[in-house]
Amino acid sequence: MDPVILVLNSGSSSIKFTLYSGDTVQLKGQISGLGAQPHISLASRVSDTRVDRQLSADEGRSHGASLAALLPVLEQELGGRSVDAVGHRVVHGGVTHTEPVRLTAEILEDLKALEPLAPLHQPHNLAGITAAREAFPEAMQVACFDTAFHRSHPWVNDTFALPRPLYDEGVRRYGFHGLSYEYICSYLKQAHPELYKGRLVVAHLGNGASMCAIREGQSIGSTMGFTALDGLPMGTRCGQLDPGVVLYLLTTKGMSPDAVSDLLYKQSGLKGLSGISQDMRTLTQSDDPKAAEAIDYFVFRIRRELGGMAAVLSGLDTVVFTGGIGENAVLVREKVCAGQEWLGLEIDPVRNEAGAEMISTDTSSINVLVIPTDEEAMIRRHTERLLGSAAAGA
Ligand SMILES: Nc1ncnc2c1ncn2[C@@H]1O[C@H](COP(=O)(O)OP(=O)(O)O)[C@@H](O)[C@H]1O
Ligand SMILES: CC(=O)OP(=O)(O)O
Ligand SMILES: [Mg+2]
Repeated sequence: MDPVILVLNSGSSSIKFTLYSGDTVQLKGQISGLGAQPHISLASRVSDTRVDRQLSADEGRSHGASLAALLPVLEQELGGRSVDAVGHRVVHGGVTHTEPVRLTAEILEDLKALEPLAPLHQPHNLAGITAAREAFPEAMQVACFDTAFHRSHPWVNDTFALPRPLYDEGVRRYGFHGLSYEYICSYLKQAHPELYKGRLVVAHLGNGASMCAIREGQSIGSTMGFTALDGLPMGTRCGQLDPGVVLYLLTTKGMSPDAVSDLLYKQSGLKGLSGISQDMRTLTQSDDPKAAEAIDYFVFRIRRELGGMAAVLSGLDTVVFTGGIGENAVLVREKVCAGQEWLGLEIDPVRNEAGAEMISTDTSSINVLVIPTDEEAMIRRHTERLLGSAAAGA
C-alpha cells in the first residue's frame, strides 16, 4: 500500500499543505492570513472535496488551532486510512543538520535554539511540528532543511572574513531555499541531463529570494548567508547590507535590537523601497515611479549576482528562473536578461511572455528556463525514504 504522507510548509502567516498517497497528490491547499483574516482553501485531486472559506477567529488563533480545523476534511478524504508520516519544511538546520531527520524531542530543542537566526520562519516551522505531533501522534515526523543542500558548498562560500572562532561557533553562510534548488536539480537531471551536468545558476525569486550557483547537483555558492536576510532584496527583507548601517542604527540612532530586526526583516526590501507593497504583482501593475525603482533595484541585484556567479563557475551554461516571481513575472525576467548578449545570453520575448519552459533564443549560448519549483514534492520524497528505512530497520 502506498504510504500516506502529509507535507507542511508553515510560514509566518500561512500553512501550505499537500497530502500524498505514494507520489500522487491527493489534496493540496493552504491556510493563509493567520494573525489577520484566516482563510482556508483546498482542493482534492481525487474526490470532489473543496473548501474555500474564512476561518473563525478561534480556528485561526494559532497554527495549531488552524491545523485542527483542517483535520476533519483530511479524515473524510482519507476514508479510514491514517497518515503514515508528516514531512515539514524547516528553514534552519544549523551546522549539524546536513540531511532530513526523523524528529525527536532532542532535535526539536536543537532547532528551537536556531529561532533567532530565522525569526520569520523557524518559530512557525516548529509550531507546525508541534501541531502535527498532536494531530497525528502515530505518524513519523520528519524535518527537511532549507540549509542542508548548501552544507557541502566550498569553505570560501561558507565563511565570513571574521576571526576564526566565530566560524567555529557557527557564524557561517548557511544558504537557504535548498529544497527548491534540490527539486530543480532533480528535475533537470531527469528532463535535461545535459544541462544538469553544466554550469548552472538558479534564481529562486519568491517572497523570499536567493540565487545559487550549482554544478552537478552541488551548491557552489549562494546569496543568502547566516540568516535569510542576506543577498537579494525580498518582499520585506533588505538583502545585502553594509554591516556599518546596522551599527549606525544601533548607536547613532539608538534603535533597539528588536526595532532594527523589525526594520530589516519586515519593513525593507520591495515594501520599504516602494512604500507601496511587498507584492511584485502589485508593483508591476503600478504607475508609481517608486514601484518601478523598487523593481529596478531588485533586478540590479540579480544581475550583479548573475555576473558574479558566472565568474565563480568559470562560465555559464544554464539559468533557471523559479519561485512566484521567477515563474510569473515576465517583466522581471525580461529586465534581468536585457543586454546580456556579452555573456552569450539572449531570451526570446515571445517565449518569455508565454512562460515557455525554454525562453532563450535558439542562438543563445546560455539556456534560460522557467521551471515551477515544488518544495513539497522534495519533502515528500525525503519523508518517504526515511519512512522506508524505518520500516526496513523495524
Ligand atoms: N503574475 C505575477 N506577476 C508578478 N509577480 C507575481 C505573479 N504571481 C506571483 N507573483 C509574486 O510572487 C511572490 C510570491 O512568491 P512565492 O514563491 O509564492 O512566495 P513564498 O516565498 O511566500 O512561497 C509575490 O511577490 C507575488 O507578487
Ligand atoms: C528562506 C526563505 O526566505 O523562505 P521563503 O521564501 O519561504 O520566505
Ligand atoms: Mg518561498
